[in-house]
Amino acid sequence: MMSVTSIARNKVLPFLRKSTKMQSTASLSSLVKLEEKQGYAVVSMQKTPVNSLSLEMIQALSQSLIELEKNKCKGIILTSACPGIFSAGLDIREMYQPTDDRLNQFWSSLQTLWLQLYGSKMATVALINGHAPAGGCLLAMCCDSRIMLNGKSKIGLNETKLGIVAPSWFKDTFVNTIGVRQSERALQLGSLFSPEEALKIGLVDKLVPDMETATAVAEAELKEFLQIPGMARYLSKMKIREAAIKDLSETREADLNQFVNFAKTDAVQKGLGLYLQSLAKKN
Ligand SMILES: CC/C=C\C/C=C\CCC/C=C/CC(=O)SCCNC(=O)CCNC(=O)[C@H](O)C(C)(C)COP(=O)(O)OP(=O)(O)OC[C@H]1O[C@@H](n2cnc3c(N)ncnc32)[C@H](O)[C@@H]1OP(=O)(O)O
Repeated sequence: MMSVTSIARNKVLPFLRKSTKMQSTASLSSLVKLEEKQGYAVVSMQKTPVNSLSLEMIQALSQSLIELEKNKCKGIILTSACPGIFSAGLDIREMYQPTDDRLNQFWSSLQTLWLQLYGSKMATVALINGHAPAGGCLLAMCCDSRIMLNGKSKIGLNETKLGIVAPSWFKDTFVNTIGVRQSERALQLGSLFSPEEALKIGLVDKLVPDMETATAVAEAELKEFLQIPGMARYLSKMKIREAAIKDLSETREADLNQFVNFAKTDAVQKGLGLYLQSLAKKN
């Protein structure tokens, strides 16, 4: 098996682990690109046009983290290869008129990805090079540090604008990042923040003016984290995150049932249908 450190610089890593529920190697590797750098990896989401988090995309990200951790990778920069978009969040089509089996797999895979990334032993930096609504914001918040490209992009948990509710573990991640009061307000309003606003409330840590600077700043940020003794850094991170992680780990089944039942209600289905129409009308 190839290791992250043994492959040629910038070469795309294949996905090697097999699982009955997982998608094929070829389809997964087309969604996420892994590039080896010196002592860390760049994980680029490349599901055009907007990196929506479909079941396959979520599994591809999960698989990437499994491979990287197995290969003793110490840190990652999570970013996007789609111009202007970090991730549009959960693929709304997964929740609209779904089959029960697919909806179950979808949510369960998302729970797994969150547990992996939020609790990762690796140092993780999100390079948010575009819009990051809802699930896109969640992915970024799972990282240890967030660098955002300044400009017109927006970031936040906008679920209520779609008539849906961010689950408890989204809320916990938000509260751990920006605090209770800001979260309470922003969750209700479904606020999407400009990069300047996001910096002000601590949703992102640094702004960069262009991609060239962004890459350099993200690398420097990751190196700062990696200079700290790994176990001390990881256990300190867990002091903040372990309660939320324990909570979801112990209530996965109930959370899944709650999601499935909620998603299938007429009101939610109607709202999602209208939202999809409004996205399609734009074009
Ligand atoms: C009690 C509670 C218990 C349980 C909870 C239960 C359930 C709730 C939990 C659900 C949690 C959800 C979290 C989410 O992530 S929901 C998704 C939220 N995402 C959004 O609102 C983003 C929507 N998209 C946009 O705003 C724009 O697309 C964006 C700004 C990202 C990019 O704009 P741009 O102009 O560049 O592109 P568009 O032309 O809009 O889009 C291009 C095509 O992509 C399609 N698209 C966009 N976003 C999504 C998406 N999230 N899912 C699926 N498809 C998406 C869009 O329709 C266009 O398609 P085509 O028209 O080209 O076919």
